[in-house]
This record gives sequence, C-alpha cells and structure tokens, in this order.
Amino acid sequence: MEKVRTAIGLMSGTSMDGIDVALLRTDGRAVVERGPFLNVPYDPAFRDRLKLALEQAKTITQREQRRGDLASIERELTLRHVVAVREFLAANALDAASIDVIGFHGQTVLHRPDEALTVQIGDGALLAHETGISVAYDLRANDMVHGGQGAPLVPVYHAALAANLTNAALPVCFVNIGGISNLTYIGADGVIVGYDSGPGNTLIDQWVETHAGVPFDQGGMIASEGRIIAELADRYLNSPFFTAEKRRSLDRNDFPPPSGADAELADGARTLAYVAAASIIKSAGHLPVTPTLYIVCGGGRLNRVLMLDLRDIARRQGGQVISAEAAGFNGDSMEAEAWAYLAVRSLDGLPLTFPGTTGVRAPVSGGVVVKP
Ligand SMILES: Nc1ncnc2c1ncn2[C@@H]1O[C@H](COP(=O)(O)OP(=O)(O)OP(=O)(O)O)[C@@H](O)[C@H]1O
Ligand SMILES: CC(=O)N[C@H]1[C@@H]2OC[C@@H](O2)[C@@H](O)[C@@H]1O[C@H](C)C(=O)O
Repeated sequence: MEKVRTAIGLMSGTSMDGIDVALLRTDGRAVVERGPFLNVPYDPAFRDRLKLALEQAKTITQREQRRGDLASIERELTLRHVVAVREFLAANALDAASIDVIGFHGQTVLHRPDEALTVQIGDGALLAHETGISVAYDLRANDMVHGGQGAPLVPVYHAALAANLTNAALPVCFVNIGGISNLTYIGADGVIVGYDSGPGNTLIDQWVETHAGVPFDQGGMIASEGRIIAELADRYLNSPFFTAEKRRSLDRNDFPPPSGADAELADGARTLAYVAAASIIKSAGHLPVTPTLYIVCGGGRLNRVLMLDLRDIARRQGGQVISAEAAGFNGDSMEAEAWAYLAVRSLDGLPLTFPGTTGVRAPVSGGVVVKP
C-alpha cells in the first residue's frame, strides 16, 4: 500500500480575497480524507498591495524577476501564509511535526501561456523555515516547460474525488467559479478533460467595487435588481476564446471590465453574472460529451443569480447543476485541498497534469520541494 501523508494546502486565488487553508490525508492517489478548513481574509490594504503586484508584474520577462515592490510584496504574502498556517494548526490542536508537507500556491501575478510564462509569487523556502514543515511550491512551471498551459491543475484532484463518489453516475463535470472559472470532466471511461472556461467573479467584483464600493456582490443581491444587457453580454460571449480550436488558460486581466457608460450598477452586475454562467456552458461545448451533472465549487456558487442562470442554461441541454455541498464536498476548500493533494503527488514524482488537462505533451510532475 502507498504511504498516506498528512498535507496542508494553501490557496491564494485570483480573487485575491484571502488565504484558504485545508488539511488532507492522502496517498496522492485514491486515498483522500478531507480534514478541517480555514479561510484567512486579506485586509483591504493588503489587497491593494496585491493589485500593485499585478500591475508591476506586467513588465516581467523572466519569471524570477522581482522588480519594484514585487520582492517586498512576495515576502509580505509569504509571512501572511506563515501566520495562516500557525492559526490553522492552533485552531485544530495540530503540531507542525504531524504535517508531512505544505502545498503552497502563492499568488499568480502574471499568466501568459502563449509565451510559456507564469509567475506565482511566494517564497517556499521562507515558508518552510518559518513553519518547520516541508513545502512543495511552484507547481505550474514544469507543465509549461513541457508545452502545457500551466493551468488548471485541480483536475487530477477532481478525478480523485469523482472516483470516491458513490451516488453520482459518471460522467460528471466539476466547475470552479473563482476569479476565473475552470471545469473538469470525468468520463464514464475515466477520461479526464479540464480547462479554464471563462471569466468568473473577477468581472463582477471589479464592477461592483468601482460602482458601489463593495468587494463583491453578496448573494447576487445587486444583480437581482438588474436586467441582462444582451449587447454587453454578447461582447464577452463572442470572444474568440470560446470558439478557438485549442483551449487556452486565462490571466485575470484577459477579460477587461465594462466601462461606466456600458450599464447602470444593477444591470452591469446582472449581465456579468449571466456572462459567468453562459461562459461555463459555452466552454463545456468542447467536452467529449455534454455533461448531465455539474458540481459547482468556488465563491461564485454563492451568487444566487449566477447559479439560477447556470441551472437554467444547463437544463436546456439536459444538464443538472448542484453545489459541491450537495455532492458531499466543501465548495470553499476544494482548491486548497487540491494543493495539498498535488503537493503529495509532487513528493512522489507523480504526474500533476495531462494532455487532456493543460495540453502538456505528456503527463508530467512538477513543483519545487524545500525542507525546513
Ligand atoms: N456570499 C457570496 N456571494 C456572492 N459571491 C461571493 C460570495 N462569497 C464569495 N463570492 C465571490 O467569490 C469570490 C472568491 O471565490 P474563490 O475564493 O473561489 O476565488 P479564488 O480562489 O480567489 O479564484 P480562482 O479559483 O480563480 O483562483 C469573491 O471574490 C466573490 O466574487
Ligand atoms: C494561472 C492561475 O493561477 N490560474 C488559476 C485561475 O483561477 C482559476 C483558473 O484560473 C485556474 O486555471 C487556476 O487555478 C486553479 C486552482 C487550477 O490551477 O486548477
């Protein structure tokens, strides 16, 4: 039997809303025992630091470059992860010595798959030193070296979860609605297909932040007061991203937000919720078989308007949409769990990505492992 390890996954996603911390007991293969979860939100001032990092990262040409404020923001980000790990261990009466490895995502500040360039800031050695736990980080880079899109990496974890599903018949499609949305299809024959499906919450967040001064549209309340502006929705949905022959992974800035002249506050939020939902189904059109079951995770599942649209559009194609919770999972912690799972696979040199997920030439492992 393969060795079962205890791993912590740390995710700071494209929404830049905080750090998700999850515990997983796994052999990096079929054994997956989910443990506790903690979300440590960023304060507005640090979110502004991350936005500055994204802005300054636009000039990066070599992935190790840390010009301007990037080096100091990387250190601040890492130290926040150190605090998050300490809080998590204390809250769950765990000892650092009981954790075999931390899977550390860091913060994506630049993602240009067409140039084989992806940059996640986060100092794995500093995190290992401060926590006393081995760290596996920089999990995306090797995929790109081998011709992959560098994202998404969660499909192999979704596949492990699907293998443990007892009551849902395959095929199944996991959908993550984070800042960007991505999906994973697991066929009845075990085939795994995964790719980024389009804009998720980022456009909605940017819109309501600019026009209402709030970081996100809680529950879809603002959208619920508005109507869909077809012309604006079409501007997004007619993007060549959806019809291209090859699936491409996305950078947070690939779909720019609408201008103030495009809509009133509520109509804009309503339209962008629809765009997020319609993008997913449009992109699902490239799957081998039209999904009959979608399992939704990520913060976007908490936007009721977005979810109603998604249910409605999927139903027209015979698809059912359920939340991760309805399938027995935790929709907030799934990506952090995935990073714990990937860290264990990285330790064992197992593939993280596959031709069917990132388009990598052959299955490859990845990540840098540092001991404390
Ligand atoms: N109660 C809520 N109602 C509506 N939307 C919400 C709610 N809670 C969170 N969200 C949305 O979910 C976003 C965060 O989602 P999540 O944490 O899944 O994204 P992420 O992991 O940062 O992104 P990615 O998966 O792209 O890396 C928030 O920015 C917000 O837009
Ligand atoms: C470059 C990058 O950070 N991409 C993220 C982003 O957020 C969602 C989507 O775009 C996905 O491709 C990926 O994250 C998840 C965790 C992944 O790699 O599976």
